[in-house]
Amino acid sequence: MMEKPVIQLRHLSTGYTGKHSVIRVASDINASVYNGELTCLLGANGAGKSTLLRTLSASQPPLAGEVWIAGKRLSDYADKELARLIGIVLTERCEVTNLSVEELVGLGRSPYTGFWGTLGKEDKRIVSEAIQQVGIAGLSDRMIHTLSDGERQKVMIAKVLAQQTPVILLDEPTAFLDFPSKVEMMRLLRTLAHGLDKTVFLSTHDLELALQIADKLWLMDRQGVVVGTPEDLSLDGTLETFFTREGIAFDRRSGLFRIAPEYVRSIRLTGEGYRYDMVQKALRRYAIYADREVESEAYIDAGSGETDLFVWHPAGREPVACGNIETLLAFIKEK
Ligand SMILES: Nc1ncnc2c1ncn2[C@@H]1O[C@H](COP(=O)(O)OP(=O)(O)OP(=O)(O)O)[C@@H](O)[C@H]1O
Repeated sequence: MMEKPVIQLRHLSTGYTGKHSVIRVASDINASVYNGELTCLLGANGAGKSTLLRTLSASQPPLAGEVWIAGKRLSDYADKELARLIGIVLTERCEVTNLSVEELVGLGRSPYTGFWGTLGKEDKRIVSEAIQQVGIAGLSDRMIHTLSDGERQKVMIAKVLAQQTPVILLDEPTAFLDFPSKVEMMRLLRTLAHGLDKTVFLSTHDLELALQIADKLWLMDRQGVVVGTPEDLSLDGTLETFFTREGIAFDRRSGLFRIAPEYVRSIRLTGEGYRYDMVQKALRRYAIYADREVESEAYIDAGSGETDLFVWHPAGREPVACGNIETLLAFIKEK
């Protein structure tokens, strides 16, 4: 069954109106975002991701066209209604000082309590749950201005969770996070979409993560937007053309990108499993193609589970046993 789109962009053009000119960033976008899905917006620096997110959250007006949310024009919503419909985390550094983490996340409840409203018992429970969910329970009493960038980012996301809106828009929510936190955050956002049927739309430069976790990708450039599942966009070649540059190669088997090697040498590699793969990976970094299919007199034995030695067999000389890949590399590069 096809879901109904929650957000619809109809002939949407985004950009900025200056005193004497109009700067058009994106033109005539027609696309939809669905509930129950995590949608990731990808595109180069300056492609217009933040501009689009600000337009979708009514923080800036479209240059032309319309945004429809939950069956109604965005421009027809009253501010109060919007605050219960859309939660947004933008990248602008928040300037609040003199607020604790708990108080700032508590502001997420303001659509329900009034801005200076006191939090009831249920509000407090929701706030503390949001703080738990982003993994910063230990920071509840800390003042915002004493936090690291990543910690502050988590607080802003907790605030939007506490707002409990059906639509959540986030501009680069993973930007300042360490790798495990990036993965955690993406998984949390996906859980909100899949488990609570929310509409989650975020921009990111974490391509590898987005390719693995997003239900839908939006690929944005000056030509417009292409939308699809990561796998469909792999199969039809869109991903490959969108991201492949000199030095970046698309691996069709995994549907992921890697640094493209330019091999200058090849060596036969024997052995098995994880050890074989790791030797192959290390040599790729030195532009050496190593594989069991290569026909060369010199060869490397990566061993198997039973041995913990890597043996380098140079052509016409005695073999050298190495305890780790670092030592092995030293011998091979020596040649
Ligand atoms: N206030 C503004 N007035 C005029 N032009 C702007 C304004 N803000 C951004 N732009 C321009 O609009 C274009 C899109 O910017 P935007 O911030 O949306 O890109 P982005 O895809 O989010 O980039 P990044 O990945 O670097 O964050 C850029 O060329 C930028 O210079």
